[in-house]
Amino acid sequence: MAAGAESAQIIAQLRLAYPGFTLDVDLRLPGRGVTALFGPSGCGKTSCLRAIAGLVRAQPGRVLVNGDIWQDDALRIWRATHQRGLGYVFQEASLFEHLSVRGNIAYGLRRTAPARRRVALEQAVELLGIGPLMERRPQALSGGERQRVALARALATSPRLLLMDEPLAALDAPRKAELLPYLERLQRGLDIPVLYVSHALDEVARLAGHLVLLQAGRVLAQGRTEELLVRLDLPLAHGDAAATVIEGRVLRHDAQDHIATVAFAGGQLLLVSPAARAAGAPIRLRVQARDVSLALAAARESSILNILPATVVALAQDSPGQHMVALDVGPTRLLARVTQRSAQALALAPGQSVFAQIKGIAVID
Ligand SMILES: Nc1ncnc2c1ncn2[C@@H]1O[C@H](COP(=O)(O)OP(=O)(O)OP(=O)(O)O)[C@@H](O)[C@H]1O
Repeated sequence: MAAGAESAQIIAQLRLAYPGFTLDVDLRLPGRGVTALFGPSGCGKTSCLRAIAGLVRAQPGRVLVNGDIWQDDALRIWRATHQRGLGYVFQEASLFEHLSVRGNIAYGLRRTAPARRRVALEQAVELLGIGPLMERRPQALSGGERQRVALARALATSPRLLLMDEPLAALDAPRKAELLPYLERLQRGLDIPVLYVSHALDEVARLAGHLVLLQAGRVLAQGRTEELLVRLDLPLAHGDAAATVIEGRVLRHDAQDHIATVAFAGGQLLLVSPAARAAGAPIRLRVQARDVSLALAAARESSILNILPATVVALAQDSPGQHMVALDVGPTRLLARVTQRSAQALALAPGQSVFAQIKGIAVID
């Protein structure tokens, strides 16, 4: 591959051998946006981050971040962690307890030479909404607030790459919900690539444009999140959490009954939206497979707002008694989970025309 193409990518060719476990991956990731490393416990997600950070040495290994060589055994290049210009945020925020929030963030800033600073203190504080917390000590912060401060401190070092290892895992559901919008803002507001380790599919679908699926130290698949989520040959498209992400634009918002009409590549969707939405605004939606049912004729009198003509692409066994069906709604792939009995009663088969009845749609952002 040409050096030019490699200069806008994150490349991590890593081999690590522990007793009973070998990590062997060749990652080619976009040089911007959020990439999630996803997979079951023990599949090697944290080991990848640690090898990219230089906390452990992959042998052999090659790590390139947007043209910077962090490790290249063939060229005998090895940069120590502190020379890599990376930010690392863990499950539990490790803040300096004797310093105020301001002191913690200023510490990150001081570690960065002025010429290399790409993130101003004010910008990190603003993006993470921690202005009101600046004079507090870490002991006086909630778990979610601590994580926001840890993130701001990492950002203040203007990293070339931000590594996040399950940053939401130690938080309860309300705190998680509180922090997620900040992570989304970071993704949009800063040009720092992020590698994000998670085993929560809903988080990944929400935050990551790109996805690496790991299994037992190997890459099972890597690619655009939307595409991987709907591949029936991958575990992501099975089980309760299976879902489709749809990108669209708001066409109009009906203030009377709080319904937004969204145009997407396969047609239009209606969704309840208490907040007014500006026409033309981009919107990302998540449709869970369990919220999509199928019919051979369009129900005329139904409480379901979204009934779309679709074509069955493929079927696969899901859990016992359940089938996962991949559908095309125009160029948009959708998943529907139906019982095996229904699949047989409707004689579902690839190529068949059906109507997808969508019972629930969540707005991602
Ligand atoms: N320093 C080490 N020495 C020996 N084995 C290790 C070491 N670090 C990790 N391992 C093993 O490597 C495997 C992968 O661990 P890793 O922490 O990368 O997985 P993970 O996908 O991040 O898991 P989790 O989601 O549970 O955090 C595990 O079997 C683990 O026990």
